[in-house]
Amino acid sequence: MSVRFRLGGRRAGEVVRAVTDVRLRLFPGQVLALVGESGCGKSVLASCLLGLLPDNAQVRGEARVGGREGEVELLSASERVLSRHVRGRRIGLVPQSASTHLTPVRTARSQLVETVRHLRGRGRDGEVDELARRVGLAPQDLDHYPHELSGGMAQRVAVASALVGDPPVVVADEPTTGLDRPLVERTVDLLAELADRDRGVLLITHDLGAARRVATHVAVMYASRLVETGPAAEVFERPWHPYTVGLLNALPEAGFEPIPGRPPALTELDVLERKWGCVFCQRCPDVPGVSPCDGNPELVTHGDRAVAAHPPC
Ligand SMILES: Nc1ncnc2c1ncn2[C@@H]1O[C@H](COP(=O)(O)OP(=O)(O)OP(=O)(O)O)[C@@H](O)[C@H]1O
Ligand code: NI
Repeated sequence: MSVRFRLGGRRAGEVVRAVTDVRLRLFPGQVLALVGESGCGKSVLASCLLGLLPDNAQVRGEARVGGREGEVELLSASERVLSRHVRGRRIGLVPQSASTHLTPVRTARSQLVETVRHLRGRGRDGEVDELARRVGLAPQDLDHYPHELSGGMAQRVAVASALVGDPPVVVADEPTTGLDRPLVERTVDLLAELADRDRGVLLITHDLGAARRVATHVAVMYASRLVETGPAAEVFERPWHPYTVGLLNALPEAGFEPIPGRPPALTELDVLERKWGCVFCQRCPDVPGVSPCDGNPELVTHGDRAVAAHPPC
């Protein structure tokens, strides 16, 4: 799929290329970690799947979600289909900055109870308390209003809310922001448990440590495109793309070595691609064991892995 935004006001005429030719597959039992620097298009991709993009978005491509009741093509689905059959039922979303998605004037409990009612009719007694415990909240935490919850607590309410309908796919957009390490681990372990029960999890995260802990597969995104995908163990062990190498070197245990420079503006990608092919080129370090850039921004498949611009050695 591809997503572009038309800008307005003083920037009228400019186009943001937020997602370009992204091709992904997520199977039951997988935790697919989507990683990449801030602003590369991860959340836009997630919102696009659920039909939650604003009006200035132009979407191209297709996204199919399977299930017992047949397949739904998400990008052409009507709002009615998305709200009745997709959101919460086929795909549970843990939105980024979860606290802004809660209604300020109602307690977390009443919002969860309503989600249960909406998705499943009456629900069982004590079900909401059970959900709270699963995500590491005390049942009485649910009796607070959103402004009384910390960011991390609101985040966990959002995770609980995404679990209500027991959807076959869960998209979790930065579900661990604002949590300390034990809660990060608890949250991602909960996502891994869903995968163990044959759900598919798309985990969007900056936290490569968390991704490493639970991901079965990884997709690395740079400037709106995927640059590398494959089984997590292999990609983390022997990355092929210098950007993946850079992200891994920026981990604390690898010495906090950040990638020099900044990603290009998403309004200029077409110009840069025409000029260079690969838009990572200007930041590309010489990495031993990584092939030189061939300038082709498209992913090329090699077995169950794929890489752009830098074919495996
Ligand atoms: N409605 C919009 N109009 C114009 N540009 C937008 C719109 N929504 C998002 N963008 C742009 O799309 C790009 C991708 O944003 P996105 O939120 O997907 O990044 P991200 O990878 O999720 O970053 P982060 O890790 O910080 O959450 C950004 O450059 C953002 O400014
Ligand atoms: Ni985001």
